[in-house]
Amino acid sequence: MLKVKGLSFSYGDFSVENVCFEVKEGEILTLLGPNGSGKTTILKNVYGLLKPKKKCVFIDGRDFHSLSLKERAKLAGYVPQSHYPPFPYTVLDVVVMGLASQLSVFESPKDEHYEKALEKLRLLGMESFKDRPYTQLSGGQLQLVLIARALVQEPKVLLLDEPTAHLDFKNQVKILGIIKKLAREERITAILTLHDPNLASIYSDKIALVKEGRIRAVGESSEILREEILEEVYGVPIHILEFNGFRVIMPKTEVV
Ligand SMILES: Nc1ncnc2c1ncn2[C@@H]1O[C@H](COP(=O)(O)OP(=O)(O)OP(=O)(O)O)[C@@H](O)[C@H]1O
Repeated sequence: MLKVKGLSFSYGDFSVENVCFEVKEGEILTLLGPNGSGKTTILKNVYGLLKPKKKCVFIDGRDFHSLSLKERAKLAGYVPQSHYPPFPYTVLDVVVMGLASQLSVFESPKDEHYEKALEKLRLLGMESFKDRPYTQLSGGQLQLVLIARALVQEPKVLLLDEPTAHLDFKNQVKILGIIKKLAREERITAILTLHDPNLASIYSDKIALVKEGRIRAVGESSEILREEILEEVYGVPIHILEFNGFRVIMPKTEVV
């Protein structure tokens, strides 16, 4: 469904080299790796917020970056790490803004656009917040609204940059559960970045381990989450236990 073939990009000091991976419809792939390893840079290149050195992102065989803005917005939605608008728009208006690429310059959103936005807020359990100023939401609520804003165009692919950042455990589980549900029930393909290997183990179909701008390993979670690979990527000794078919990743520590 989505193929990344040889993605390379450079900021000057830091570069991402020859990133390759493939995600099928309805699958979740997680980019996992240390701080500064290049996860966000890869995600932004996939979406086209940064420009890779050559054509490298294909959705259903089509060169994604050569499509019009409108076509791209229909195919893929991007959820940034955080987003703070300068003006206290209502939650509903923020979600409707996700449809901007489908409206012409002077066109105002119509009832059907608001209805679509409400439907997405409902899906994420956020309908009762529709009239609240967006600036008065908690981190978890904000994340849900950003997901609704990306979903309003009904994209086939959702790219989420650290969707669990700043969230408590309950909200981390809630957000990842919703992403899993969208993948299973709506057949949305999701690529996300995470920091917690345990959450990645529970919620991902595939994992790409990123180190120093390169993919160190990519594949089914069970193949990738191995002690020797994680120790090499994170540089800390690691124990892996099996529990109910999942891998539980723990640091080996002499402190406790
Ligand atoms: N706009 C920029 N200009 C120059 N260098 C940048 C820019 N944005 C990020 N970098 C550098 O690129 C490298 C990779 O950053 P990136 O944000 O992709 O990493 P990450 O794996 O997502 O990190 P984290 O887990 O800490 O969010 C870092 O060394 C960072 O300093």
